[in-house]
Amino acid sequence: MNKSILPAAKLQGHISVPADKSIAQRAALFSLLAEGRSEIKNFPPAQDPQTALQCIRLLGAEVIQEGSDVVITGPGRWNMKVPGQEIDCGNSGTVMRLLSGILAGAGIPATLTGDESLSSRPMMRIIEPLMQMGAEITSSEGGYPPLRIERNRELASVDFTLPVPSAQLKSCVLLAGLFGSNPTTVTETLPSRNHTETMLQLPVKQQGNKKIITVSRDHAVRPMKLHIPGDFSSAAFWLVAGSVLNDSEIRLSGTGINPTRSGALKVLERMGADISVTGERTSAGEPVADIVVRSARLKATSIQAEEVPDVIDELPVLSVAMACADGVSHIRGAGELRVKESDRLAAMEKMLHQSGVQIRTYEDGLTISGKPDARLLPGRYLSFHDHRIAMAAAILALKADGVSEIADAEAAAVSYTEFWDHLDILSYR
Ligand SMILES: O=C(O)C1=C[C@@H](OP(=O)(O)O)[C@@H](O)[C@H](O)C1
Ligand SMILES: C=C(OP(=O)(O)O)C(=O)O
Repeated sequence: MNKSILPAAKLQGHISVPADKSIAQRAALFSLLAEGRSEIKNFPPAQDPQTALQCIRLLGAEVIQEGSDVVITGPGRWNMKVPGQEIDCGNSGTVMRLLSGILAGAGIPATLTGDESLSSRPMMRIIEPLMQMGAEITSSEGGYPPLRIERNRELASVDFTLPVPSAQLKSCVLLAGLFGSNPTTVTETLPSRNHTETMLQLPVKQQGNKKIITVSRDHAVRPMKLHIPGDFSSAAFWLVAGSVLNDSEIRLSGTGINPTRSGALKVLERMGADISVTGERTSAGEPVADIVVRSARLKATSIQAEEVPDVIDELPVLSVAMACADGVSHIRGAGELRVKESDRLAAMEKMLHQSGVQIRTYEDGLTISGKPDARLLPGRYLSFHDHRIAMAAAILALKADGVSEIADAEAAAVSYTEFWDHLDILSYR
C-alpha cells in the first residue's frame, strides 16, 4: 500500500496509543508457561503481538480473544506440546528470540521461521549461549533463521554476561534458565528494557553498575491478570510530531513510561521540547502516565552508546526530530540499528537525504544537520517493510512543502494498527 501524506499546519487532539507490543508479546509467552487461566486486558491488534498468540496456540495454549480482552489457558511450563507444524514468528525478533529460549529450555523439538526481514536478522547471539547450556540448534549458514531446535536433555545452568545490551537476548537466556535445576544468572552492565524480570518477578541484584538476574526451575510462573499500558514507542512518534509542528498540542493518555524504555523523553527534553508528564500511576508493575506535548523550537543533541538501549526503537523518529532541530546532532553507538527489521541507519540516511537534510552515516550512527526554519522537500519514501521507518517517514512528511509518498505503508501495523487513523485525527491542514 502506498500512502500519500500532505503537509500539516498543526497537530491537535487527544488519543490513546495502542498497547505495548513488548509487554503484550511477553504476556502471551509467559501465559503459556503458567498453568491455568491468565486474563489480559487491552491486548493490541498489531501484527507482532497477534503472532505471539498464534505461536503459543501451537504449543498447547488455549487462546480466546474478544476484542482487546484475551484469556489464555496455559498448559504450564512442563506440559507444552510438540508443535505439529513450523512455528512462524512473522516479523517479530522478540517472539523468535524469546520462544527459542523457552523451547530449548523445555527440550521441545521445533522449527522457527520468519518473514523475509526476520530471516535476515542475526540469531547467533542466542544460539551461542543456548548451545553453551546444552541445547542443540541448527540455523541457516551464519546463524540466520529458520532455527531448528532439537529435543535435548535438561539444560545446564550458565552465568551469562550480555555482550550486547539486548533485552531479547537477556530474556532468551532467562527463559531457558527457568527450566534448569541449578540457578542461571544473567548480568547486564548497560540496562536494557526490564519487562521480563518485572513480569516474571525474578530476583534482581544491583552490584555497582552491574545488574544480576537469577532464575531456576524453582521459580514459580503464575497465571497473570494484566492491563497492558500504552506503548511508549508508539507515543514517541507523536512526541516528535507535536514538538516540530507549529501551534500543536497532543494529549496521550495511559502511556507506559518505564525508564528503561522512555529515554526519548529525556532526549527530547534536552532538545528543548515542551512535554508534561502527569497522573503517574502503576499498572501491573509498570509506570504509566498521561503525556502532553506542545510545539517547541528544538535544538541539536548527542546520543551516545550508554543511552542507546533506552531509545533503541525511537532512534528513527528521534532522527526526524534532529532533522528539524537547530544545529548538528549526533547518534553514536547505535550499530544495533543495522540489524532491526531493516538497516535503520541506512533507511534514515536515504529518507533524510531525500527531504533535503544534510546527513552523514557511520557504521554505528548518524550526524544530522537540522533545518529548523525551512519546510523540507517532499519525498517518495521506502519503508523497507519496516514499521518504524514507515511511521518516521510519515512524521517527516508532515513538515514537507508538498505531498510525499510512503511505499509499503501497511508495515505500520506490525506495532501500530491505528497509526494512519490517528494521523488523520490529529492533523490540521
Ligand atoms: O525485548 C524486547 O521486547 C525488545 C528489545 C529490543 O531489541 P533487542 O533486544 O534486539 O535490543 C527492541 O529493539 C525490540 O523492539 C523489542
Ligand atoms: C526491533 C523491533 O522489534 P523486534 O525486534 O521484536 O522485531 C521494533 O519493534 O522496533
